[in-house]
Amino acid sequence: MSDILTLTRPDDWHLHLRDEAALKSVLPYTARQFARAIVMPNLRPPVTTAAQAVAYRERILAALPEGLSFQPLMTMYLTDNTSPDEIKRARDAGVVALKLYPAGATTNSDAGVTDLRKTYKTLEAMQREGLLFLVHGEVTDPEIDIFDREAVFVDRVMTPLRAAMPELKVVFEHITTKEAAQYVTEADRFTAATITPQHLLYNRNAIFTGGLRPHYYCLPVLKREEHRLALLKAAGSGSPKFFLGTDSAPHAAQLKENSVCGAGCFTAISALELYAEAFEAIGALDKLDAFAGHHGPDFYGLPRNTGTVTLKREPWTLPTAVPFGEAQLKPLRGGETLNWKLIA
Ligand SMILES: NC(=O)N[C@@H](CC(=O)O)C(=O)O
Ligand SMILES: [Zn+2]
Ligand SMILES: [Zn+2]
Repeated sequence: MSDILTLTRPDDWHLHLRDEAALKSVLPYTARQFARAIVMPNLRPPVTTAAQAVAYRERILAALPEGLSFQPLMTMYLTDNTSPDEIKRARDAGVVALKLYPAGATTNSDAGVTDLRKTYKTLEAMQREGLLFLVHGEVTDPEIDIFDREAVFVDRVMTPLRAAMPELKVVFEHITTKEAAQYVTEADRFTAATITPQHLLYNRNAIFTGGLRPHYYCLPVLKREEHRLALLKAAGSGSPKFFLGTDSAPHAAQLKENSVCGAGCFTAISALELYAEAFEAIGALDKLDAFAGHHGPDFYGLPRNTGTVTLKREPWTLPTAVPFGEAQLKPLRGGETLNWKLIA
């Protein structure tokens, strides 16, 4: 068993960077691990126009510490009113994708889409202009049990969407169930999925171990063990349809440890280490390089990065908290020991 793991410099295909002081606090962690990241647009207010995406990209680059190189790949938040003309402006501005937040599904999704059929003209424009469609794949119907919302989304939304827009590149973001993994495995080459480290490492028991653990609460919520095993199998299969997307989603500790806890796990500080642990557990460390560094750019039609990063088998303890603007941020697994360490 090797103690050194050298990977193609990877990218994070699903990331929340927030804005202002919070952005300044979290960006260096990602820039240390990843060359590029798909930056989610769920700010308050959301990034809904090409002009806002360009302005946000400039704020991100201005927040980047000297000596770190990092390229933010910008997305826009799809609303019922996003026009086909805005898609042309987005393409010209270098925006790579639009994001579907079903209204009310997750953090800052109030302005999200109420009925996907209202956006079909815009989705057609995206298909024409070569922009990708990234979906938070959960229905918001309150009748549907929270643990079933992703599986129901596959039938109610994904299947009709794929039939209506067959050549639109769709990324099923942060998949959490065997149903989603199976759907993507069987889909054609226009469909792919990201998988987070927490959904590879934990099942829903983690939220309730010895008490309620808010730092393990994210959306879509952790599922049963059989789903975790299906995700591990998909990630470790070598299939080019599955790639790395941390969904690192920082929330101030006082808002996580609150009567109403915001959804999101902060993993940017140890993302590659967590993925290495998950892949090693199923004997698939040899598949991590392509999952983290090849499948994402290939699907997006972007060049793979040159250069490498190195992980070493060396125990280290994650800090329990790090600064987050004026507040504090508690990483997933804070205070615990990890066996892999990013050294260069
Ligand atoms: N994943 C999460 O639990 N939260 C994300 C939103 C999202 O990706 O759904 C956030 O912005 O905090
Ligand atoms: Zn989401
Ligand atoms: Zn997310």
